[in-house]
Amino acid sequence: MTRTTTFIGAAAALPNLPGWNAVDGRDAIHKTFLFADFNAAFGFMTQVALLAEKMDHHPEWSNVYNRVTVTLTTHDANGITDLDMRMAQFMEQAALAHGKH
Ligand SMILES: C[C@H](O)[C@H](O)[C@H]1CNC2=NC(N)=NC(=O)C2=N1
Repeated sequence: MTRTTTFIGAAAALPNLPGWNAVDGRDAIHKTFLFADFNAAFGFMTQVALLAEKMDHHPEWSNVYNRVTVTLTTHDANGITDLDMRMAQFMEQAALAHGKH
């Protein structure tokens, strides 16, 4: 699929994303979100999943009870693009709405 994205790169993106870190060995960003319990964590994931489908842009993530670990990158671009920035910012809002710790 062809789509218009703007390459940003992790180094340029991270100053605008508090709590996110660079990933070793690839142009990607990472964050661990902690919630009160599984319900809150899965509610967060559900909200993000709906956006991911709408954007056709999907996080690499995993969940253990109240913890959701996320890596974002744009596979088609081999690095961080505007799609990852939008996804990360949405995740921040969604995490607040689901009472992240
Ligand atoms: C065919 C499909 O549109 C692509 O594979 C999409 C799906 N979701 C995606 N998600 C992410 N994170 N990066 C991509 O390059 C990507 N590409």
